[in-house]
Amino acid sequence: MSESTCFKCNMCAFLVQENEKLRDQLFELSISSVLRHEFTLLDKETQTSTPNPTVEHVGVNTSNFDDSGENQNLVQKLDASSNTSLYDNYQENTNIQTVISFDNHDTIVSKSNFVHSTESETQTNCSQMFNQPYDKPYTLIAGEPFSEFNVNKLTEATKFTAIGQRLVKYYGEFSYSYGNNKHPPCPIPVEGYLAEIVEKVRQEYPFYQFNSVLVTKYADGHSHLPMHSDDELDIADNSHILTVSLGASRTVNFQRKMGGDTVSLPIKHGQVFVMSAESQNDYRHGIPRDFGKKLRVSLTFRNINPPSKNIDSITKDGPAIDQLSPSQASVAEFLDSLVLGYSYEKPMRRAAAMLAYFATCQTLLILLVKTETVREKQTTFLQTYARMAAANTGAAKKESTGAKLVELRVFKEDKSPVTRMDQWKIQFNMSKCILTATRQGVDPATLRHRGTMLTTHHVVVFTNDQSTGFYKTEIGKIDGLQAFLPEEWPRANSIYCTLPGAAECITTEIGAHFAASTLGGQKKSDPSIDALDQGAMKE
Ligand SMILES: O=C(O)CCC(=O)C(=O)O
Ligand SMILES: [Fe+2]
Repeated sequence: MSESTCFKCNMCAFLVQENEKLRDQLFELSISSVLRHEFTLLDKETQTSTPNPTVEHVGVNTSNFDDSGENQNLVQKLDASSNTSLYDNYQENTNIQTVISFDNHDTIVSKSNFVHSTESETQTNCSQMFNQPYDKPYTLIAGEPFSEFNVNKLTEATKFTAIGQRLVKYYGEFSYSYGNNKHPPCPIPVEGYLAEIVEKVRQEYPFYQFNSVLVTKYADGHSHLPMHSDDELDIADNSHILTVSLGASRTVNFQRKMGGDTVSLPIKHGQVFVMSAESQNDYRHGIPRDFGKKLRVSLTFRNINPPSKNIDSITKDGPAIDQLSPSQASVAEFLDSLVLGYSYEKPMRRAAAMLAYFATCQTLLILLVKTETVREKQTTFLQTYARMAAANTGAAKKESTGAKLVELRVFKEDKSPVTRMDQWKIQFNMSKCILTATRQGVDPATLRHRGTMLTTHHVVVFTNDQSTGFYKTEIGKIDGLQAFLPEEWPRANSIYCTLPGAAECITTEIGAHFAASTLGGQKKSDPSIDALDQGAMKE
């Protein structure tokens, strides 16, 4: 077997781009059927093509690539006669790549964008390929790569629904909601005109991950789209939103949420622009009215999260807390998957979600995010919490029900930047307030924050190996609470701090929420969350 070659090599690039369908199929294919497949290899340097190169073997590489693209260890050669699927024997999330060896040349046909991969890898790849820095509102792709498509032909074949001043049709593996609109899942067509466009997106941008396309019809210049951000929790973190524009040229306006000039992008027939999901935290975009304009259609491709991915794997009774372990990766991972969506990049959502958890779960879930994956948005956070505090005070005045308000202290009232640690302090402080109040005999049902009930009785803390003693100290300040850090707890990695004696109660409670799928389930439908977000949008 020859040395494994870099995925960037010409042959690999060719295989990835031109044999796209095959690449996808490789997941499903058994090893023997891979070997039966016909390949053509093209060496782009010499422009020589080799039809039906001998496939020497199919292998799976479980190693990581280093920066130079060289993989460090050897490919595991698989039994060519095997009828099992290539990845049957590998755990999900293992970094694996399919390797096919042709005539002394190992070609890696699957790379991070279509194999289970780390998020950051995909993010880097995609951003690099689109040349989309995180702090820029958009990237316009060169040329008019989709000019061959006809806007009339597409609209004729599409059944739209009116939303505001425009018409939309959503196709996607999972549902996608924004504002008051919920689009149920609808398979992306595999035949017909739209399918041709989708296929071209796959071919042009093989590294790009998407599982939905929203077709928006702007019948004329009256039809417009108000300024907004595609910052829904449904959209996968670190993903990209790719827009293909067909028909009349229009202007896309981008504006920084924190203020600043509007940047206008004139977008023409056949052109493509890309926005990172991350940029949605900083920017809004919209299509203003443009009288006299004729029909335009945009196709926005997104990577939409599956709904509560692991819900089925959670036992209905709820696992006993002391049965959780990292290797089981069940409950802890499930909670992670819920809460990671409210990373520091989505401060409003996160703040709102915290409140939603108080309200709906009666369980405060504190997720200690990996510090290297979050970026601080100090100013936004400051505003978020200031707004929450203001709302809190306002609610206290207006509240006519006689409900007693527990003060939610906001740190940094001197307007100095809020640090990540401060965020946790705020959270711990909130839980402390609630616990203290309930212990003093305050009826939990009367604890409110802006109309949201704060009936928290339990604290569950999930940590990861980035966690420090800080959390323990802070938890320790909450009377009657115990905390364990990874090194002190035989189960490492997944740590729970509970009110003494309350573990059972927590387990039951979490279990009930799992069973009813209500854990975090209210995060989008709670009007108070939308109100919080609206408040953020107006500034
Ligand atoms: O029509 C466009 O170019 C933009 C569409 C858009 O922003 C959206 O669907 O969220
Ligand atoms: Fe948008």
